[in-house]
Amino acid sequence: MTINFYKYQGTGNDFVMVDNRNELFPKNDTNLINSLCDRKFGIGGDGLICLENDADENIDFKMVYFNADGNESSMCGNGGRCLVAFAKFLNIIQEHATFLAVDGLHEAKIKKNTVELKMQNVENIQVNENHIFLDSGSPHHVQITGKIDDLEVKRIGAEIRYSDLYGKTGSNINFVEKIGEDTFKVRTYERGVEDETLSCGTGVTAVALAMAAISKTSSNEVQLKTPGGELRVRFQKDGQGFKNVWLIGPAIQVFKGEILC
Ligand SMILES: N[C@H](CCC[C@H](N)C(=O)O)C(=O)O
Repeated sequence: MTINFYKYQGTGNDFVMVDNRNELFPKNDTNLINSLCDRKFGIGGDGLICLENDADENIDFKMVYFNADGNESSMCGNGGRCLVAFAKFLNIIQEHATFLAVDGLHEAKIKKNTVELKMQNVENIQVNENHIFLDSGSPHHVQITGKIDDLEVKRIGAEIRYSDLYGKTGSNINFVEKIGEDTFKVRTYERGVEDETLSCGTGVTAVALAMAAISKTSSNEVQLKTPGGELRVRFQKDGQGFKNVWLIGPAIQVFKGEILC
């Protein structure tokens, strides 16, 4: 079988994109998806995303997201932004999109070379002694650290992700260092990739909201500097939670190809 694909990256979080409107892609083949994401034996990627049609004519397309381990997973913010850019490339949309993902409907806007993605509202933020936990479309542990550049993210992240704290479901693990009034450095260990990724969209969204929740910033738009580049998150406080949450950053097509499998 030959699979045609496009490779996209959003601040270094990279994805194999498949136009699956014909629904021929074997989505249940976990081993195949894992091998397509393999950086030595396959295309390479932090995840694989299928673009599909939705029966509702008010929905431009549907997003089906798989982590690199081949399992379908929760929402991917950077992947959602890349999918919007892919949909524009395919002439499915122009500068505005409404699409359905695993966590519900999302609105997106394309502005020059950035994609602004509206994330779901976040109501429940658990502030603990040494960390904050919230779900910004995917589950995220947020922990403040010093000297973030020296951190062994993969080792320490895996310890927390597989600890009793998160049981079988696990969580993504984010480390954050404040470097300005509305600027933070973020490094993320991603569940389902089981490694540090160069950025994580739902991760920086969770970090931005967590920092606002514990008054580490008074701004309603924060800059997140990740190893893969800079992302912005805009939000509005809404009681104990947040609404009008937007994830903003680049989404780039890197190459296209076909792979025999
Ligand atoms: N690995 C995450 C999903 C992808 C999140 C990340 N790539 C993003 O940009 O939000 C999880 O299983 O919870």
